[in-house]
Amino acid sequence: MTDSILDLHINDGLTDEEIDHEKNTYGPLAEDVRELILLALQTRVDADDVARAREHLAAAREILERDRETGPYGTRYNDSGRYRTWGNAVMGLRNAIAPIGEIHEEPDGRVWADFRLNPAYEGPAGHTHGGVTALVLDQILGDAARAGGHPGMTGTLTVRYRRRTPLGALHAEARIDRVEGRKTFVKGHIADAEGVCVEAEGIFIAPQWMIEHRENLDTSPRRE
Ligand SMILES: CCCCCCCCCCCCCCCC(=O)SCCNC(=O)CCNC(=O)[C@H](O)C(C)(C)COP(=O)(O)OP(=O)(O)OC[C@H]1O[C@@H](n2cnc3c(N)ncnc32)[C@H](O)[C@@H]1OP(=O)(O)O
Repeated sequence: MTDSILDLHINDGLTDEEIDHEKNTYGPLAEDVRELILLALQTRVDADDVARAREHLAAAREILERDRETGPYGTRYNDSGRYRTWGNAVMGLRNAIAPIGEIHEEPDGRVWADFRLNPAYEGPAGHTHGGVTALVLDQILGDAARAGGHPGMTGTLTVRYRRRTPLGALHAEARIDRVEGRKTFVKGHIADAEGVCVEAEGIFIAPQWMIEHRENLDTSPRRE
C-alpha cells in the first residue's frame, strides 16, 4: 500500500444484508437532502415559515451528528465483491449532489446513463453549467476505461460544447477509442432529445501504484 487512494480502498467486512440495510437507510436520506437543495432554491414561503423549517432542520442535524464519520467515504468493498463508492460526486448513493443514479455497462464496452439535471445545476440561465457537464463526462469516460479493463486517473479531459445543454432529461455515453500502453483514450458525449450537446475525449493513465495493485481494483460490474 503506497498511495493515499489505496489507503481509502477498504474491505470493511460488511455482509450483503448489512450493505442492503445501509442502502435502505441512507439512500432515502440523500434523496430527501437532494429535494431540500431544490427547495432552498425554489421555495416562496414567508420568513416565519422559513424560520420554522430551519428549526426542524436544526433538530434533524442534531440527530444526525450524534454518530458520524468525518473523512471522505473512499471505496469500500466486502468479501462477496460488492464495491461502494457512495461518496462519489457524480453517482454516489449517499451523496445528495450526485446527479446520476446508475451507470450502465454494456458487453460491447459502451457505458451510459440517463439522468435529469434540475435547476440546482444551472449555469447560463435555464441551461446546464458547463462544469457540471464536464463533471459528468469525466465520470462516464473514466467508467468506460475502467469497465474495459483499463482503469486510470484522468490525465487530460478535452470538452467541446457544441450547443447549449438544457436542464432536464439528458443521456451520457462513452466507449474506449484506443489503448496505448498505460494510456487509454476514451470518447463520449452528452445529448438531449435533439442530439449531442457536449463531446469529450479523455486520456486516462494508469499510474504505477494502480498497475501494481490491479488485481484488487474496482473493475467489477458489481459496483453500487
Ligand atoms: C485502489 C483504488 C483504485 C481505483 C481504480 C479505479 C479507478 C477508476 C476510475 C473510475 C472513474 C473515475 C472517473 C473520475 C476520474 C478522476 O476524476 S481522476 C481525478 C483527476 N485526475 C487526477 O487527479 C490525476 C492527477 N495526475 C496524476 O495522478 C498523474 O499525473 C498521472 C495522470 C497518473 C500521470 O502520472 P504518471 O503515471 O507519473 O505519468 P508519466 O509517467 O509522467 O507519463 C506516462 C505517459 O502519460 C503521458 N501523460 C502524463 N500526464 C499526462 C496528462 N496529464 N495528460 C496526457 N498525457 C499525460 C506522458 O506523456 C507519458 O506518455 P508516453 O511517454 O508513455 O507516451
